[in-house]
Amino acid sequence: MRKQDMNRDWIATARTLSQALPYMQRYSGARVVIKLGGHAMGSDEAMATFAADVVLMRQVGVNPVIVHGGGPMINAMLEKLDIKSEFVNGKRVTDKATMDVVEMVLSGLVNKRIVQAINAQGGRAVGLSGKDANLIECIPTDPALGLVGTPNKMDPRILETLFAQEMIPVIAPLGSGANGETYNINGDTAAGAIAGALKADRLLLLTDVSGVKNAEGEVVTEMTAAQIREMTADGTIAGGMIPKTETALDAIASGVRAVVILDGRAPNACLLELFTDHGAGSIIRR
Ligand SMILES: Nc1ncnc2c1ncn2[C@@H]1O[C@H](COP(=O)(O)OP(=O)(O)O)[C@@H](O)[C@H]1O
Ligand SMILES: CC(=O)N[C@@H](CCC(=O)OP(=O)(O)O)C(=O)O
Repeated sequence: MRKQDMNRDWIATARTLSQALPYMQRYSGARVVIKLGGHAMGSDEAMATFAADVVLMRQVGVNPVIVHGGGPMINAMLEKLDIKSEFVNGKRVTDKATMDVVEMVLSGLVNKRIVQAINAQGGRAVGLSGKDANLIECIPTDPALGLVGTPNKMDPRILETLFAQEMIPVIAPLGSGANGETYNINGDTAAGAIAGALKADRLLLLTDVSGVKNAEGEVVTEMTAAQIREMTADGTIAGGMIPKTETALDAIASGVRAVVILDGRAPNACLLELFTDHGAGSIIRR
C-alpha cells in the first residue's frame, strides 16, 4: 500500500472509532442478548473474532448474554450414533434418546467451545443451560414433537448476578419441566424468552443469511409484524426462518426494544450493528 493510502486508512479507522462514542454511551449498561446459531459458528478464527467482539462489548459496559444453537453439531452426532432425526416447522422432533444427545452436544461441546473462546480473549464467560438456577421452565410445545419445550416460566436472577460481577453468561437452549424432565428448546425461542425476561435493549439473531428475504430474494431491512405474518402465510418465510421471526414478534411483545436478524458469518457483525451506523440485516422494532 502507498504511504498516502495508508494514511487515508488510519484516518478512516480513527473516524470510525470516534463515531462509535455516542453508540457506546447509548449502550452502556444495556442488555444485549445474542443468539449464535449453529450455522453461524464458523472456523476457530471466526469464533475468536466473535468472542473478541463480545469481550469488547463487556469492556465498554454492555451486558452481553450469549444464547447458542448447535443444530448441525447435533445432526453430526446423531448420524454417528445412527439415530434418525426430523424437523417440523424448524423444530427437531425429540424423543428421549435424541434428547440425551442434544444435551450432551449443546451443554458439552458447543457451550464449552464458546466459553473458552471468550475467555481466551480476556473475558470471563460462564456456561449454563436453561436448567441452571431455574432460568427456564418449560411446558411441552406439541405432543407430536416429543420433548420440545416452550418456555413458560423464567427466573433471570442468575443472569443479574453474573452481570453484577461483569461475567458473560453463555446459555445452552435447554429447560426443565415441572416433573424433572429435560426439554429441547429451539435456540431462537430460548434467546427470545431470555431477552423478554431481561427486557433486553437488543436481541441479535445471528444466522447464515444477510437478513429476512422477500419473494424477490432481497433483504427487507425494516419489518413490521404484519409483514412477517403475511410472508409466513404465503411461504416466503420458511424452515429455520420461522422460529426466528416468531421469536422476534414474541420478544417485542414481551418488552424487548428491537430484534435484528443478521449474518453472523460477516466479521465483526455484532460490533457493526451496535456501534456504527452500518447496521445490517432485518430489524423489527417495538
Ligand atoms: N424469507 C427467508 N429469508 C431468509 N432466509 C430464509 C427465509 N426463509 C427460509 N430461510 C432459511 O432460513 C435459514 C436460517 O435458519 P437456520 O438454518 O435454522 O439458521 P441457524 O442455524 O442460524 O439458526 C436460511 O439459511 C434460509 O435457508
Ligand atoms: C427444538 C429444536 O429444534 N432444538 C434445536 C436446538 C439447537 C438449535 O436451535 O440450533 P440452531 O440455532 O443451530 O438451529 C435442535 O435440536 O436442533
